[in-house]
Amino acid sequence: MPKGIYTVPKAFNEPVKSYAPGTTERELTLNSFKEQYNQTVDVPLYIGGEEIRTGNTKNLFPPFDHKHHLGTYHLADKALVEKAISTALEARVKWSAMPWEHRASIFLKAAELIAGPYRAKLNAATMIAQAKTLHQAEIDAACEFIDFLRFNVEFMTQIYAEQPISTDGVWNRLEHRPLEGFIYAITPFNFTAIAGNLPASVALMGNVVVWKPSATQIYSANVIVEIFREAGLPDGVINVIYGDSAMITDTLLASPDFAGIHFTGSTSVFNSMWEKIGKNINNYKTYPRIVGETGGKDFVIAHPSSHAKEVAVALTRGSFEYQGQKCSAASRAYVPASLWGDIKNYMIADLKTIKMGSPEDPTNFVSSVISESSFDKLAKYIEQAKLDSDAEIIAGGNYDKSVGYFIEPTVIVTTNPKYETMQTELFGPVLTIYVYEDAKWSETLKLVDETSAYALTGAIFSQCRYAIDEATKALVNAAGNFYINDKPTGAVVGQQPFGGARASGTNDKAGSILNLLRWVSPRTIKETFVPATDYKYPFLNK
Ligand SMILES: NC(=O)c1ccc[n+]([C@@H]2O[C@H](COP(=O)([O-])OP(=O)(O)OC[C@H]3O[C@@H](n4cnc5c(N)ncnc54)[C@H](O)[C@@H]3O)[C@@H](O)[C@H]2O)c1
Ligand SMILES: N[C@@H](CCC=O)C(=O)O
Repeated sequence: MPKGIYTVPKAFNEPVKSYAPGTTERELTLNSFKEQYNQTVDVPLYIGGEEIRTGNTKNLFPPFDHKHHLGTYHLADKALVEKAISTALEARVKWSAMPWEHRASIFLKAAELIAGPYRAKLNAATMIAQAKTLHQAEIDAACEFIDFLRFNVEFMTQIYAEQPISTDGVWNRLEHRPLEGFIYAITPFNFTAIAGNLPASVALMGNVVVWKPSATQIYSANVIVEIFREAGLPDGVINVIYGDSAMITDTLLASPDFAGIHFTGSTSVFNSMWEKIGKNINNYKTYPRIVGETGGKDFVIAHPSSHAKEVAVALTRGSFEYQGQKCSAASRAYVPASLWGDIKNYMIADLKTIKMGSPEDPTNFVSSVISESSFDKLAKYIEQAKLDSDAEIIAGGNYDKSVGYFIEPTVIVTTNPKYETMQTELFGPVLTIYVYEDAKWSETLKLVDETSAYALTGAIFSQCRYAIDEATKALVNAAGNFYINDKPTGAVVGQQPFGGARASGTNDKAGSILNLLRWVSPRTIKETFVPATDYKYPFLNK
């Protein structure tokens, strides 16, 4: 039994290491890359304390070198998905009753393991599985993941501290219970931090989880599992399954004990799951929490007063870091005619210096996209742009999948502000730019707001305060993360809570108190110290 009202360690953002030549972190990570690259893994399902190898396997390979064999992973059938549910529910009995400080300790320990002994391994696994460069792996798999774990603990205690007032011989209390049932965490390929945070945040709040990572992130997900186990997470709290997404989802959503979904991924997949949940609604014991952070068509708009160099650098970094595969990546831009010449020249000059290749070579700024299907889709849009009279490719436009799924950072300029690639999420290194007449600034803001169904991130560049104010108001619903004079990527946990609305998700802001509130069900307890002994109101006796 707890014997204190504990204060947790103050959360702080994990400093980003430099990885400059000669640094220890660079040497450790590149050594770990080599070591892992030259071994093979055989990734099991984790259900309870069991590592299950079904023999029904698929191969793992790095997307930048798809002929290289990294090992295999095992696929669950329906019976194993059902076993994951029953195992989670069994674990729930003890886990939901575990004092919060022990749950906090487990995830704080996981944060320290990632910050220290597992940093190089997790970063290198992320470089291998998801084709991230050293810097991109560090800001994701190490720093953002550590931040999620540390800040979640602090936010949890803020939730628990939130209590109602008590008066007149009464003590009112609010108990933040875990949800009754299990939570389905379903995670995307592009951030190791998101993959780890989605199951961890709900488990921290006392819930049990069935987690299905993306097939293209399994290699680094397996290191996350290793870390959670090393941190002392009890068996059955987070059960990990791989296999046919539709079958797994249908099986989990059909369970009467399904209590919520913690999803990050594309809008279409989220919508299909929401429909299924709706159809099953009468079967559930409790109304499930539906939390999903989804796609984006993120914008940069430059005002004529902005500095061309700053806009150009924000576009290059915002659009092409991690091959444009951040949900926050700038993929449509609106630049004034008066600045276009300079912005174009700066961008083309910078793009000429960008090197593409294996993430093992630290001089490469970009690597491959995640998969053949993504490559083929992007190549199709690029080819279409080459044919369309209202589009022109001014940089990049080449691609090659003979070794890895490499697509050059590509810039399309269009004369049609509603051109297909101004509206549709491509999720790759393709930026489309529309050049507007300077006098049409206000009309262009309206275009930005109306062109896409999404509302995730957006940025305005301007030296004019009136223009900043006008854009902030005109685009109030166009982005859940709005940047002034900065690129639209790179949100930091605890600093810029992340998430968008419209078709970009439920905007529950991952890594914030708002998100954690979705994973508890409050119970109000009123205790009366001296109960009434007479049914009559006092005046009835007068
Ligand atoms: N808003 C955010 O915070 C955020 C963050 C990261 C990624 N994203 C979005 O995620 C997408 C890219 O990630 P992705 O390619 O991994 O997304 P995805 O939707 O293809 O996959 C996400 C998860 O859903 C699973 N899945 C795929 N098809 C399914 C189906 N039919 N039924 C059930 N599950 C299915 C995948 O296996 C994976 O685990 C982009 O749209 C991006 O914008 C959003
Ligand atoms: N939070 C990240 C994006 C996560 C989605 O892919 C950013 O702000 O760049």
